[in-house]
Amino acid sequence: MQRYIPALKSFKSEYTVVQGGNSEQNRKACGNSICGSRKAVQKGRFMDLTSTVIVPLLFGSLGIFSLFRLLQWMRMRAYLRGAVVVVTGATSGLGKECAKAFHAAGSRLVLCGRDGEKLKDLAQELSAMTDHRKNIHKPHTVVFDLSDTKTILNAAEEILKHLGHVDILINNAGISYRGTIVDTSLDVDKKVMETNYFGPIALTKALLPSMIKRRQGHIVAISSIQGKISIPFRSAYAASKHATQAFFDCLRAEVEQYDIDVTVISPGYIQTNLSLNAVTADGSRYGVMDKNTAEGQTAAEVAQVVLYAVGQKKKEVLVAGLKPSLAVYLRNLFPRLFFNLMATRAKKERKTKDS
Ligand SMILES: NC(=O)C1=CN([C@@H]2O[C@H](COP(=O)(O)OP(=O)(O)OC[C@H]3O[C@@H](n4cnc5c(N)ncnc54)[C@H](OP(=O)(O)O)[C@@H]3O)[C@@H](O)[C@H]2O)C=CC1
Ligand SMILES: CCCCCCCCCCCCCCCC(=O)OCC(=O)COP(=O)(O)O
Repeated sequence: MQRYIPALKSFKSEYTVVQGGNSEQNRKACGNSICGSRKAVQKGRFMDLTSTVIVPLLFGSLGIFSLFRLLQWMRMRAYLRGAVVVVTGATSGLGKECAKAFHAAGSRLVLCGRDGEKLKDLAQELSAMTDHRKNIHKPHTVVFDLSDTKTILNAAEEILKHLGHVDILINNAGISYRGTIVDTSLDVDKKVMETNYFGPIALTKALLPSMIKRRQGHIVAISSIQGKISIPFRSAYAASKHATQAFFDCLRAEVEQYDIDVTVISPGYIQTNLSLNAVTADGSRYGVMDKNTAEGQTAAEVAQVVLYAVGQKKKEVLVAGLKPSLAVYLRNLFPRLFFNLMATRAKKERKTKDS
């Protein structure tokens, strides 16, 4: 006698046909064959589901996603190509890399800084790199000091006179600080606030009316993770970055009605001269390349994030490793724990310094 399982007609090759039938061996074989055939049914159904639903769905979604990304990329290219982009602090570090990234994207650059020679060298370097089909615009250079309001206003006037308008302002320039609050003179606090906060907001205010008039513009603030959390021995710097975050958050809300975008970027450590150039409690230059800085992200990597964030008109972006990013959440969700950690950190750092 031949046992036959109709449901498995199409999977004949995968099940056992059992001849005869009552011996223990046959029962076992029969049991195995039924079990095997159930598995085969399930497998068959799964294969059917895979070929009729899952694979087309997967390829369809992949196609839609790729198309979406392509459209995003094309929109971003169109937005950046030919746009007048002002970059402060273009002589070094992140600003210099941003200048390279936006130049490569075809933007018309205005390079700002305190050192005219360095700016001219960069403008020349970028022009020499120019693939004329991509970017025919020679960068313009403007020299001013962010801690001197008068030079900022003159610079804004010069930029508008020379280029007519500004599409994207990248407030990047800044200095950091190292010191204990008790030893730091108020002049140092003021210097850091002037450079990192009052300077950038003065430039922003000087360029804003022309953006509002055109109902077009984009303002970017390079803040820091320290605009969201405060760590010991960085009081002036962290305060200036918290103020930056607050100001540009307010600005974003106020200028949305004029179609002006505001992007705040908060990086973690970047391999630049920031720690070398930091001011200390008595106003002198710190002059040390910190381990965290040396081991940070490269400025070129962060510049690509800035380019993408601007191109995608992101409102805010955190560019940091796991620990600093977690620290931001910790500060907001478990402040007590965060404050304890910072107090321990302060004691430890003091001990290392004293020993
Ligand atoms: N490096 C890091 O770990 C991080 C940096 N950031 C932020 O990135 C931004 C860029 O710093 P970064 O590239 O790292 O540091 P750098 O020291 O390499 O560059 C700072 C830039 O700011 C300019 N600058 C400083 N003071 C003034 C001033 N008074 N007037 C005009 N320009 C000035 C400098 O110009 P000059 O050549 O004339 O000195 C330089 O171009 C800063 O806002 C910083 O806070 C944020 C998070 C982490
Ligand atoms: C559940 C686990 C949580 C783990 C969180 C531990 C918290 C540890 C504290 C980490 C502190 C990170 C500080 C990051 C600071 C930073 O990235 O600053 C960027 C800068 O602006 C650098 O400027 P600086 O002058 O300070 O070099």
